[in-house]
Amino acid sequence: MSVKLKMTRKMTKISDGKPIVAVIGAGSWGTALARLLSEKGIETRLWGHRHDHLQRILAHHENKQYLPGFLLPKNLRVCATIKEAIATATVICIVVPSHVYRETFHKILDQLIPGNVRLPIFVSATKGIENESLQTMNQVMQECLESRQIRAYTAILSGPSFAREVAAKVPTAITIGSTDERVAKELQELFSTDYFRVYTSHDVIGLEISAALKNIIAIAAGICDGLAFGSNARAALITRGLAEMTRLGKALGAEEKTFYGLSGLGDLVLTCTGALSRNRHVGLELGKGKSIDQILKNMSMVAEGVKTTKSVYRLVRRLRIEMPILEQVYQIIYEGKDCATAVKDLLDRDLKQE
Ligand SMILES: NC(=O)C1=CN([C@@H]2O[C@H](COP(=O)(O)OP(=O)(O)OC[C@H]3O[C@@H](n4cnc5c(N)ncnc54)[C@H](O)[C@@H]3O)[C@@H](O)[C@H]2O)C=CC1
Ligand SMILES: O=C(CO)COP(=O)(O)O
Repeated sequence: MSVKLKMTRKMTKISDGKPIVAVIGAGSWGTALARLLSEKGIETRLWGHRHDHLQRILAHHENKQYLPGFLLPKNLRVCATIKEAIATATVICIVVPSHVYRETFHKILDQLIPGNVRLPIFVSATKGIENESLQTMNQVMQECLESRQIRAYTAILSGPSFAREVAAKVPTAITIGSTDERVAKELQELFSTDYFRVYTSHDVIGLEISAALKNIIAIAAGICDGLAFGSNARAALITRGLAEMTRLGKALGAEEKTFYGLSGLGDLVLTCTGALSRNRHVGLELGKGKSIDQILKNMSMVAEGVKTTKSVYRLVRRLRIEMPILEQVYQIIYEGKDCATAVKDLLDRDLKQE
């Protein structure tokens, strides 16, 4: 049951008191972020949707399914309910796959206490575009908040950051985006460590569109590698992929420079070349001739680019934007097109100016 709340946002300053963070989503990224925060000494709770999975995390002090090999600090509280996780939280970081984001966010809002003096800041670390609404996660949050007449700050975290590498504490740079500069700065402080460098940005839509679209180009790059095309093809895909990402981003109100930043070029290079990318893995297997159903059946982790391809295909039709790589990835995944034919069709297009 949803509670109708009429709350005006009090000017929360998370640095006023001790921050308390609820991480909603116990996959690889949620677990890595919760581990980073709790190791920093910040009171952190981690919620996941499967009880048996949480029980195993508690028993082993490790998320063996999604982040194996990294012990979790004793001060990280693993919570069985969203209610327990978000109680008194000053920041709620949502890290569930995009197709369950809206329902999860509603569950969080259901648990907010009416008249709460302090509303938490909601941070999305999810990369994707919803199939039904074609909205980004920040847009989903805004719509859900508005439907309940709640005014709260939202932010998004995006950039080249494989969970395993963050857990291994190798140098990583990432961006926190919020239209409110003060919120961005407070979250920058909250997440930064000596190996995790956080930049700020006000271009929330640019960060979200680049983060979602790089997953599609990573699938394309994987296909190229699966077809054993080599370095020339990969470099061309990354460059022309960035051009497509920027074209759609600008049409949706994003700033061009965001696409040359960490969330754009940075994450694009990471996922198009990194062996840890699940989206690239999907492409690799497609390129080797496996069907999308076979590939997804063998994966327990999420490859957001698969669903986002469908959303972007519909967006592009609606906005009449040219995105040839996206079109081919869509046809391969959703229409069963052969990868080699898709590459041929890409190369056979009219010649044009760069
Ligand atoms: N893994 C990574 O390196 C990074 C992931 N991301 C993004 O973070 C988001 C989450 O991905 P990962 O943590 O990698 O996931 P994952 O693939 O490691 O695990 C999937 C997670 O989704 C949860 N889940 C599935 N159905 C659910 C439901 N109905 N309700 C609630 N939770 C549900 C699973 O329990 C599990 O925690 C994605 O949008 C991804 O693109 C962003 C940056 C880095
Ligand atoms: O977004 C990511 C790293 O920044 C993770 O990419 P994959 O989802 O392709 O593994």
